[in-house]
Amino acid sequence: MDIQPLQSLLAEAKTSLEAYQLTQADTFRIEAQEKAAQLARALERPKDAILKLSFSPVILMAVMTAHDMDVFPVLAQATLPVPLAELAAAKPADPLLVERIMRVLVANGFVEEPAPSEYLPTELCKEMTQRTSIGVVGSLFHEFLPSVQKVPEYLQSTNYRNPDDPLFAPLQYTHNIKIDGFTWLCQNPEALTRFNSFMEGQRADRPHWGDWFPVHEQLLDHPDVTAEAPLLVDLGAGRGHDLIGFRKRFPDAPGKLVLEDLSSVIDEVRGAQDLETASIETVAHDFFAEIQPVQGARAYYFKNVLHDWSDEKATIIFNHLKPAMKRGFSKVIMEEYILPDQNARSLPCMTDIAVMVFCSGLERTRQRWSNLLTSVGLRVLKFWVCEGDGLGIVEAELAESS
Ligand SMILES: C[S@@+](CC[C@H](N)C(=O)[O-])C[C@H]1O[C@@H](n2cnc3c(N)ncnc32)[C@H](O)[C@@H]1O
Repeated sequence: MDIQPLQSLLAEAKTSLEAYQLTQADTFRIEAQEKAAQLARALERPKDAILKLSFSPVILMAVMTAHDMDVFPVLAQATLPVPLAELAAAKPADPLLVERIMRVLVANGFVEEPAPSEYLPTELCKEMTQRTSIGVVGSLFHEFLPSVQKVPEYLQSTNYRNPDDPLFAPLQYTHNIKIDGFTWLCQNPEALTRFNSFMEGQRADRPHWGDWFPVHEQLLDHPDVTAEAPLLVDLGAGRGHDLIGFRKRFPDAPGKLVLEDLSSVIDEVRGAQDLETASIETVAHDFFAEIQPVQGARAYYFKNVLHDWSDEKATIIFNHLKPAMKRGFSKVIMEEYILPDQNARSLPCMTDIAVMVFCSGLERTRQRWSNLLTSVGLRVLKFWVCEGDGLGIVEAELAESS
């Protein structure tokens, strides 16, 4: 193994780390992490890398099982090492089985083992006691993984056509169903709860758009923004976490905040979230079936929604939205990944495949966003990019001639 390139990667990681220490800018933390990952990859023998990759579903299974056996809440409290017998008693479960699962967790940084069969929590272990992270693991494991496994077979059956039909994505192929993924979730209350927690949690530690998008300049500072008028309508809002975050950051912003989603999601949200305190109204709205009921809002906000749908389906969503928009005033704000033309990072790429599996959706580059919006009579005002590795914002309005 040639050590010199490894030394260079190490030096680059160190430089990024020092820059992060100085500036606290997330970009440098990510850079340091990527260099460290490249270094770890370069140190690994290719055969071992392939072997570990092929075994990696086992890690997710072990985390899921440990959650089911209540290992994480018991351990997360501990300040002294917890013996195996105590962990096994939580369920109770067979101590030998728990020991085997714990080995996988220790080897993957979820737990420390300071003495044989005694365990201490790490940050990952504590994270696995959070409702939202439990939702991420649970939803991906139960609702996505079975269909991910079927993708090669599904694609073979379609002669490798890019999936664009939400009624025939790998999910439908796997479960032999004829309904779209969201309707399927609505018929499975446990899956819906897991999915909504997944949505709430998947980017919970990333900046809220209100922290980096110039909300005052782009939205609030306009004479037609008034207390009586709708300010922000969140379409496909899920649990409403983005609206609640908006209200926290702009408590005096005039105008109504409206949460829209399918009616069964609205019912689930009412049980899970305190929307009244944040003065958020709820409206059941199916954006494929009806014209947007809230007229003339300053902004119609979509987060992680349009990536669920092909251009053909997104066109229907926009055609149902446009009649409600006030020309020269209403904006469409889409918080989504804006894929770079080259060297996209791992998380956006995996999300791209996850939406393909679930609903034949796709993440889009700037060019694809522009093509889509132009084709439906909208005009891109600006692509906004957040510092770090999170979502961007596509800001658009009605085009002159539409
Ligand atoms: C990927 S989730 C995004 C949720 C939320 N915006 C977020 O980022 O956390 C997509 C949302 O679109 C909603 N949705 C799906 N089909 C819909 C439809 N036909 N009309 C309205 N909402 C729909 C789903 O119920 C779900 O809450």
